[in-house]
Amino acid sequence: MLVGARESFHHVISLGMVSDGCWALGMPTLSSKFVAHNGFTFLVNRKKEGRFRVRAPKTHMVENTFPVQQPLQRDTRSMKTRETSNELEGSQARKTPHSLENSMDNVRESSAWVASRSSHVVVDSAGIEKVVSTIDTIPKVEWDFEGIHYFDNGPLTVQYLLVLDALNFCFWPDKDLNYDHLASGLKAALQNDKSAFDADRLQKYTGPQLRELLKWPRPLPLEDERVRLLHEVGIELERNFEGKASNIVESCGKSAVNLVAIVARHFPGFRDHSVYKGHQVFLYKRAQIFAADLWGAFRGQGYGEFKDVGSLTIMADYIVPAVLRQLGVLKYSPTLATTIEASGEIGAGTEEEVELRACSIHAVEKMRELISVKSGRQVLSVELDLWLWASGVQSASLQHHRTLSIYY
Ligand SMILES: Nc1nc2c(c(CN[C@H]3C=C[C@H](O)[C@@H]3O)cn2[C@@H]2O[C@H](COP(=O)(O)O)[C@@H](O)[C@H]2O)c(=O)[nH]1
Repeated sequence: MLVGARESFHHVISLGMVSDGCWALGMPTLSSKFVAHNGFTFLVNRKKEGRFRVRAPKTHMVENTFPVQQPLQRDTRSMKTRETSNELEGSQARKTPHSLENSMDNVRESSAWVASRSSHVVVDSAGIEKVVSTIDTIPKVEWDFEGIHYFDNGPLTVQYLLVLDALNFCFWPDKDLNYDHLASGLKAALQNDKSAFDADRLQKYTGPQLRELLKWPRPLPLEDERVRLLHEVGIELERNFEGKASNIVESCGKSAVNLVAIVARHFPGFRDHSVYKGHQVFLYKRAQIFAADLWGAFRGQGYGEFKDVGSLTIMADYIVPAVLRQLGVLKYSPTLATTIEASGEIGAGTEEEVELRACSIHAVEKMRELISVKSGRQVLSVELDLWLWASGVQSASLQHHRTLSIYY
């Protein structure tokens, strides 16, 4: 049973009872407990007189939002209890390359771990063989093939992409809404008013104002969450990055791996983790897509130059698993297939949901390996991702899984 809470995955502020030999920091006490109040989850530890407000999206199980990494790093800073996610402030935070863990190794390893134990979703090696042998060359899809993104080759584009990817999740509950509305709506808003995404403005948007910005006539899906995440971006940009998303990128040393880790460290809303069979699984869809979008938009130059872009995995959303299934790369259990085909909802953090996402990541890593073995060509997962995603959104018959989630 897991009852841990972490404000930052580098800084454990409190941790509860953990099984399977997971290391616990500060003794888990029987007096620690989660209390739901007002849509937030509080970890209350009477013995330490700590009362930590934990931001938990209303739509997520606590375990899904505050997983525990195994093994936890002992870090003296983690002994401090803080309400906020960051230890370092201002330029100190930016200049510090930190001992950032390899966020992408975590994604690959934990996805493989899930795939080796999954029961609802299976990665089919024969299906991978077939796809790799039938597709001569993976079609190269142009980033912004839709022509919907803002681009001015400068820092404002970085600001735009961070805001875009902070909101890049869960469009399906409104059958008329999709990603294109978000990308083009934010683009038009920025063209109209260059200060629309200034850090102080981001902290103040309300739901109706966000709708108005996007010219969307009714409440957005998970609108409160979207507003909360916008505020979080504005607050943290102002506090640690002089209000500029471009400073985040400048602090990552041209490493996409570092960028993902920095974004996840500073912005809790990007911390896309889950717990599966007692094991922490890292997916980082929106943090990774921020890096991939920079790389695509700036064509690997300037703010988009990452020496390790090959470390990124695919972005585990709700389109790519469905495409992989159509291709015969993923197989679903009859129960899962029936739920998806009946448009039934799948809970965030359930085994089914984690398997869908982690098996997709693992399957594409396997495809990539096989392409390399068969043809000697090194294909990037971000390229495979864009190809799969673009073909998915153009397929009218695609049935995807439905999970209310802020992560994708
Ligand atoms: N794996 C992956 N997932 C992606 C994207 C993108 C857009 N990437 C842009 C970057 C350059 C291109 O030109 C694209 O425009 C959105 N999504 C996800 O899709 C879902 C929305 O679907 P629908 O409801 O049908 O609009 C939702 O989960 C959203 O988060 C991607 O690239 N890869």
